[in-house]
Amino acid sequence: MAVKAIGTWVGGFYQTGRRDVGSWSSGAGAAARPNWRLEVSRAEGRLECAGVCVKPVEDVKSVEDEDLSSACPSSEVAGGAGNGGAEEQPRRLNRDLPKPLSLTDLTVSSHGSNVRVAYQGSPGAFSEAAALKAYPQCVAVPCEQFEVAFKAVELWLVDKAVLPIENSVGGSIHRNYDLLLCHRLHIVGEVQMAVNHCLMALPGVQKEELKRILSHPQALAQCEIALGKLGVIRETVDDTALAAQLVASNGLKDAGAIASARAAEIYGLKIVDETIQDTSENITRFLILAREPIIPRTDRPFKTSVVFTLEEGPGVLFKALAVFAVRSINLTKIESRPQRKRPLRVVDDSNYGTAKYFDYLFYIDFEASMAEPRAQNALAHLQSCRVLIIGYDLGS
Ligand SMILES: O=C(O)C(=O)C[C@]1(C(=O)O)C=C[C@@H](O)C=C1
Repeated sequence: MAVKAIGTWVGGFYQTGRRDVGSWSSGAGAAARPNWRLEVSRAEGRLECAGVCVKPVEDVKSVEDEDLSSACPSSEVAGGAGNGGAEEQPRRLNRDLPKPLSLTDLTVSSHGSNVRVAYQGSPGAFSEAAALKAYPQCVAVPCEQFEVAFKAVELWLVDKAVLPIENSVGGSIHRNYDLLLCHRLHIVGEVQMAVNHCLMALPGVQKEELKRILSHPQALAQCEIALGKLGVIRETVDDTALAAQLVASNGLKDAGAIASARAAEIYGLKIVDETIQDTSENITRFLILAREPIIPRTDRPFKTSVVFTLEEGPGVLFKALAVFAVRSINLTKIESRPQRKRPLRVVDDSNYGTAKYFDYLFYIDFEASMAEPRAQNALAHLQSCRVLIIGYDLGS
């Protein structure tokens, strides 16, 4: 096969096998939400990641407030019971001592209690709902940008990240495709979620009074028809919940926000229209990312993700995809992105001299586990087409 490939990256992840679609609910995990978010700052071109705590200072008890005498009874300081003929007092040695860890403390339950999950956006964002759908008892940790969520996992600040990768109306979230290659995280699962957009405004403001609408670019793209009818100015912000927060905290009477019903509740806005997305079935697929890969199995449905490049030439992509087709492996997604490090390829063209072509990375999701010989053979076949494997993720 006249195929020359430059790189392949493989990720395997468990698939539920059913159409796993849910919508926002303020589940048990909502109570565990922290009142802080991860922020990123760019200092001298470096990306810094830090947990910023905004817990009220009144919660911090000063040492002077403590009753030190009760914390350290004089009888114990002076030698304890039986000292100096005083009447024996029951000793309270266990008081205030740290409780030893038990096996239960070490167990992270299957529904995700104790798990800290990063998502991009503010509390009330759809991504927070996706994190809670993936791990209902988790502590969902808001991050300002996708990069911060990636870094937070890498730096052990959180255990997992749940990030959007594509939407049934708006298409792929290219940034996350690119970031997957810049970070050493593994795809360990996915969650799909129905996204119902609400139009909200300050209480007392009517829909007709709105001159501009704030939201995440994906949300604006998913509500194109409704926005066209309203004839408003669109303003993009980092996430849908932030849009609601900005309208509320700045008292913007001429502005509305597109966000979740949960965001309206959190930020005290009134919903002026519901389900305003272009199609009622508006589904976003989120990837679950972790530091460790999952171990591929054959007893339940698995998906595997690969990324590779191909040499210029007729039919090269056709031949690469044939390695899956001949083994009846179903492809669920194909995405191409320009190669950032090598965006152009120069080739000889006898008629017109030197020609320049854009150079692409191809991302493919297929329905098979790397524990299955047909998947191993398909990738071996892809390599024989001079596709080079640069990463290999065999899930947990
Ligand atoms: O802004 C939010 O609420 C998000 O969670 C982000 C996001 C996205 O990036 O696609 C998630 C789901 C919806 O598709 C719209 C926006």
